[in-house]
Amino acid sequence: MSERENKDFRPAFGRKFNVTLRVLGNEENAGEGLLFLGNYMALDHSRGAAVYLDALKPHAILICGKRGYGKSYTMGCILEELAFLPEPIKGNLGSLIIDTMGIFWTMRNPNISEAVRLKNWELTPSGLGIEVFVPAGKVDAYEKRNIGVKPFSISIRELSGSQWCRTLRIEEVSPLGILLVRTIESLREKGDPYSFEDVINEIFLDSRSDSASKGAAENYFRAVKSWGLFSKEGTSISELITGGRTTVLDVSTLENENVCAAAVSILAGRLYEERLEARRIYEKKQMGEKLEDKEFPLVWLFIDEAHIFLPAGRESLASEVLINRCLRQGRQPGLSLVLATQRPASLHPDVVSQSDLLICHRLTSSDDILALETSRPLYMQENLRAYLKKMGSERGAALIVDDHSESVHMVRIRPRRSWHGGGEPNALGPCKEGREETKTQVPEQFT
Ligand SMILES: Nc1ncnc2c1ncn2[C@@H]1O[C@H](COP(=O)(O)OP(=O)(O)OP(=O)(O)O)[C@@H](O)[C@H]1O
Repeated sequence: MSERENKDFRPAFGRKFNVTLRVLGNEENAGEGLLFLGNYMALDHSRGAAVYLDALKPHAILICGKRGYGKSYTMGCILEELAFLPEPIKGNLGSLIIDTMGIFWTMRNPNISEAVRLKNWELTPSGLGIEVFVPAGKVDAYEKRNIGVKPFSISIRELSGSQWCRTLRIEEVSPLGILLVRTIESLREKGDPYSFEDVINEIFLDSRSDSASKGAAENYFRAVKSWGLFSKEGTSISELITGGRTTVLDVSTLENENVCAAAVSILAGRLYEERLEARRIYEKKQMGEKLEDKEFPLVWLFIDEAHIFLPAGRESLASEVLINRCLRQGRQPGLSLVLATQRPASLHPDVVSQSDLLICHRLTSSDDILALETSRPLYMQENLRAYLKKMGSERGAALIVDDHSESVHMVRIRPRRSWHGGGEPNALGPCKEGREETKTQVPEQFT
């Protein structure tokens, strides 16, 4: 954490300028590329100085907390701050959120429901110019609801025979599994893209399988086609990620968790490879080579409900890529990962130990607290339970453990500038201005 005079930056609150600038995540940050997270929260819950997160370097951030205490809200704040960064820093960064709940498209709209609170924080409601992608087969359903979206698909050839078996929960050594692996591997060997029709034709050309297996394989691939997620060519990664842009990939229509995990695995793997290549180009340019190649931006990949993709005690289709490439090696190519979960106990333990920043909202389950405490850094002077008790039950309050400065901070996350789509619906009907404020249970004197 770097501490400098805060004169030139956003006031912490109530126009106090004479406090120090706090940047979590990068000791050397001299005051550029700052994401405004909120304010320090003192033990009496009064407001302290502004807290910033560094956006110049890649980070692995874990956001956790029990249901309804601010995980997706905080994710949204970080996405907003990345989108509001000044050029040229913003142009070098591309954000992508894997939206499992279908709640982030609302960020296009300004958060007028919390306008009063925002004013108290000297902020204004503001929507973001986001792009929302949905599985290609579901575009019409969104358009009917007047939600502007773009089609997204993955090329069928991205998945190996064995990955198809795992996605479809088929035993690889069963007659059906053997047929699938043989079919897909034979198509992949040819090297060209192939369609669903090509897969089905290839299945029926197989001379070593019985007709029942062939019929079952055909049915499976017809079902896959109906998900609308796979196509012959697939969406190019540069269409999805561009410097200076926030992209939402809404996968909430995919009912099968394995399919979501397969999609995340392919995307994360491609992002990692693109960044490795961009890093090579960057190094060559640094060494004086004149290259025309456009650099792929530094990526911030956000994943909500991370326990689906990185479960504890078993491997999902995305575990290997997310842990070994993004979490362990993502720093070098410039791939940041922001993961959120309700259940740290259900999350792969490497996520806690490999994250350089932990943002912990209210947690009450012993299992979850224990899961975090097991990887508790030695510099925490008290146990996590004691810190969480001090933090209390305020929504949006968070404990931030920063591995860079080896410090722990109690923070009140700032209100959202863009519309938050993840709150609970209210039986009284759609939100009117002011209701959100009462729901957050923030004592009046601190709003
Ligand atoms: N920083 C904050 N300031 C004010 N209110 C907040 C803040 N964070 C969260 N809230 C309130 O809490 C509600 C729930 O937050 P959020 O939707 O982020 O929950 P969540 O932890 O993601 O829950 P779930 O696990 O069910 O998805 C929000 O709708 C908002 O009203």
